[in-house]
Amino acid sequence: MTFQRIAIIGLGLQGGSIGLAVREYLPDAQTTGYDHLPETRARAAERSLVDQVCETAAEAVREAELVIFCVPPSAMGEAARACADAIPATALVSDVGSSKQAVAKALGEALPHHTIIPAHPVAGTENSGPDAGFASLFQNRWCIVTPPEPSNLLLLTGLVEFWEALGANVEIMDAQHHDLVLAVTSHLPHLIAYTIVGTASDLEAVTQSEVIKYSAGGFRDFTRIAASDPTMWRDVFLSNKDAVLEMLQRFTEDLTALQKAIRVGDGDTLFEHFSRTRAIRRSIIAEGQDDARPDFGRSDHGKI
Ligand SMILES: NC(=O)c1ccc[n+]([C@@H]2O[C@H](COP(=O)([O-])OP(=O)(O)OC[C@H]3O[C@@H](n4cnc5c(N)ncnc54)[C@H](O)[C@@H]3O)[C@@H](O)[C@H]2O)c1
Ligand SMILES: O=C(O)C(=O)C[C@]1(C(=O)O)C=C[C@@H](O)C=C1
Repeated sequence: MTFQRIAIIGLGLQGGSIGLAVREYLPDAQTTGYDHLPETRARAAERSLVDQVCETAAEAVREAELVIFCVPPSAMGEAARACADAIPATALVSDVGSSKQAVAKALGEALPHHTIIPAHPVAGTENSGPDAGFASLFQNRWCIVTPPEPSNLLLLTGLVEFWEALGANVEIMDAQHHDLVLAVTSHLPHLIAYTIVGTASDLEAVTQSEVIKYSAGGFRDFTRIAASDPTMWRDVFLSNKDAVLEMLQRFTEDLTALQKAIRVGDGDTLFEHFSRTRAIRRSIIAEGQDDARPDFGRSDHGKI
């Protein structure tokens, strides 16, 4: 099935990008949108992120066939409760949250009588808010859909086709597995970036101005990631706590092994490790999975 009326709750980077992408790639569909911040609603209207910016969430969802919650993980339950009575019984409810088990639970509790199929576009930038969105964000990026068992096949197919129309490659995955995989590929890298940028600026022997001045190299890539939205990332770590702590434990053990290799002058271990990681990077590029994002909406090309 093709969704013709799509409601987007939360008009920041994700919600705005979905609205713009629908206009570009699904021009026959109608979009409505709501954000709890009046200034964001005003900016969303100026940028025409959706066809109609509504004054209440209930108004936005009233005629929707697909409702997508694009708010921070901790706000999912509250945002869903605010419009629960207005969402048509036949509508499919989805979201774009970066962690899946906790968000699915929150949405399920808020909307016990609706069909919910969570999703996570693995596509983003360090920018947030109504000015951050752009239509090509999802082009050639993964979107992981985590349907509960059992799921309505017609609605699941509709959601997969929706994300494919926006340019994403869709993968179906169990929510628990999603949270484990993303803990290591997305959440841990952000924690490392937040840590290293904080550590560098805390060092008494290195001044703040030196950190800025000499951040043209590898450190600059970390500063891009460490500029990501504090609310969202606080929520990601708290909502995917178990998987992140497990991956952090593994990371700490591996870091300690490299620390020891440096201390004892074990060059072979260092060389082997760096060769292995270089091959991983090169295989990502060879598979065409590198970044398809345009300059627009980004402060630089740094990636880790
Ligand atoms: N930023 C990324 O790289 C990225 C990538 C994939 C998925 N996500 C997920 O997408 C979701 C949104 O992230 P984003 O980057 O678009 O954040 P954002 O800050 O750009 O946008 C979130 C918007 O939600 C609004 N909002 C908050 N609470 C609300 C409520 N109760 N009702 C209505 N609106 C509310 C905020 O005002 C804001 O405009 C998060 O769950 C995040 O985990 C983010
Ligand atoms: O490239 C970035 O700026 C991102 O952080 C995007 C990124 C990621 O880690 O890959 C961040 C969070 C998501 O939920 C999905 C994508």
